[in-house]
Parts: sequence; C-alpha cells; structure tokens
Amino acid sequence: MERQEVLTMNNLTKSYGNKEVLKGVDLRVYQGEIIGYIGPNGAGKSTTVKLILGIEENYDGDIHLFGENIKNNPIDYKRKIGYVPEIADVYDNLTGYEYLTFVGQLYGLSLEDAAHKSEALMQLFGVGEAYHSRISSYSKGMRQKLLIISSVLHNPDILFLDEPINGLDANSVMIFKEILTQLAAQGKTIFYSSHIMDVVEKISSRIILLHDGKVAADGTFEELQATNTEGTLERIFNQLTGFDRHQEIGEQFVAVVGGGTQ
Ligand SMILES: Nc1ncnc2c1ncn2[C@@H]1O[C@H](COP(=O)(O)OP(=O)(O)OP(=O)(O)O)[C@@H](O)[C@H]1O
Repeated sequence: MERQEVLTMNNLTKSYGNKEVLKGVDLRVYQGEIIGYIGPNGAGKSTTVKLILGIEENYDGDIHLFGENIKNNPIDYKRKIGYVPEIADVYDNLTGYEYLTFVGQLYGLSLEDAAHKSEALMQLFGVGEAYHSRISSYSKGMRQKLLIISSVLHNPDILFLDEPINGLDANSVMIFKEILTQLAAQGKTIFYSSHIMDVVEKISSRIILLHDGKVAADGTFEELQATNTEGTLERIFNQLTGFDRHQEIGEQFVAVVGGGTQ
C-alpha cells in the first residue's frame, strides 16, 4: 500500500535579520510516522515547527500539509493540527475545566463534548481531581498534562510536540509513550522534538537530525546505527554534530566554579 505523504518541505529557508537559520530543509513525512526531530540548541527545530504552524512567516521554499500549500489556505489546515509548545502561556486563573472547554470550543467542539472529553482525559492521565481547580495551583507535570490534553481534544491528524514530557513522572511518561504509539497505529502522524535522546530513540519510527540549518541525518534508529560507529542515539548525536569535548568542558567548568582559571 502506498504511504500517504502528509507533510512536505521543499528547500525551506528562513532568516532572522542576516542570520540564516534554515538553509534549505527538504523533508517528506508520511502518515503514521513518529518523527523524532532532533538537533543542537539553536539548530532551527522550533523555527521549522513554527513555520509549519503559521506562527512564523516570511520564508522561502514550500510547505505542503495534507497535499496543500499552507500559503493557499492558511486557516483551515490548522484544524487538523495539535501542538504542544515547549513553553506555553496558559490562562492561570481558569480551572482545567474552563481552559479545556474553551480550547475545545475554539476547535469547534460543543461545550458538552469538550467537557465530557476533557474530564475523561484528565481522569485517565491521573489529574481528574484537579479538573475544577485553578491552573495556578497545578504542579509543573499537571500543567504539562493539561497542555497535552488540550492538543488532542479535537482529534487532530498530525501532532507537533516540543519537549512534551517536560515535568512528567516516569509512570506518566510510560502512559504518554503508549498514547503516541496507539495514535500512530491509528494513522496519526507525530512530529516529536526533544533533547531526551533515550526517549526519542525508543519511540521514533524515524529520526531526523537538523544541524546547521540542514537535515544532517534521516532514517530509523537502526539505519543511523548502521551508518555511524556509535551505539546509542546520544553518541550518534555527538558524532553527527562533531562534538566530543564534553569531558574537557565539564572539567574547565568545574575548575572555574572552584575559583581556578581555565
Ligand atoms: N524571533 C526570533 N528572532 C530572532 N532570532 C530568532 C527568533 N527565533 C529564533 N531565532 C534564532 O533562530 C535560531 C534557531 O532557533 P530555534 O528556536 O528554532 O532553535 P531550536 O533548534 O528549536 O533550539 P533549542 O533546541 O534550543 O530549542 C537561534 O539562533 C535563535 O536565536
């Protein structure tokens, strides 16, 4: 069966001032894939996602989502997207119920459907008791669960997740990984950006490494292993980004902390 291409980027370039952040990103993403989108700090991962979501504009190249250039219809395609940003502003004074039903209704759900779904998802994620509490009283992990739930309420076809497990405890991470696997099995596509290499290694059906504004590696974890001498994704990341100074830098850092010179 031919795999459906859901996201295509052709020669995507983006600059801020005279700084070229994306230098020609070419990518094809297929339905049901869990893409682990990794790269060093500042490589341009969030920028790529913000361009796809229409949060950032003024780029060269093309982005097609579900077969349509996003410039042709900049609103409608967003109904099919779920997004967990790395840093999110939530309305702290609202309760979980108020926030989630508000988001659900923005996406076109009725109040009843949004409330029913939100409560069930909060319960399943172990935060049902906080459903009617103000978000300002939530712990970091509880807020993260709220964000995750708000991203899927409208049953999107593609999910963009930026460090989604920030603050989640080990049990919740296991639940979350299972949710992603099940969603992908249902044909949802997941674009997962994170620095937690062992999780990316385990959940991704395909890993894309962005380095210096370009795709530097693209393949399954096994394929990346086969073309690199290192074993874990963390070590492959070091190798592909040409970095081997962690010990030296760590030693110098501690020396400075202790009052010595470099
Ligand atoms: N609004 C902006 N104005 C100017 N420069 C920006 C802006 N947004 C991002 N940049 C720059 O673009 C580069 C890429 O940033 P981006 O946030 O996409 O990186 P990233 O790969 O997501 O990094 P991280 O892993 O640290 O989250 C950085 O050098 C950043 O300073």
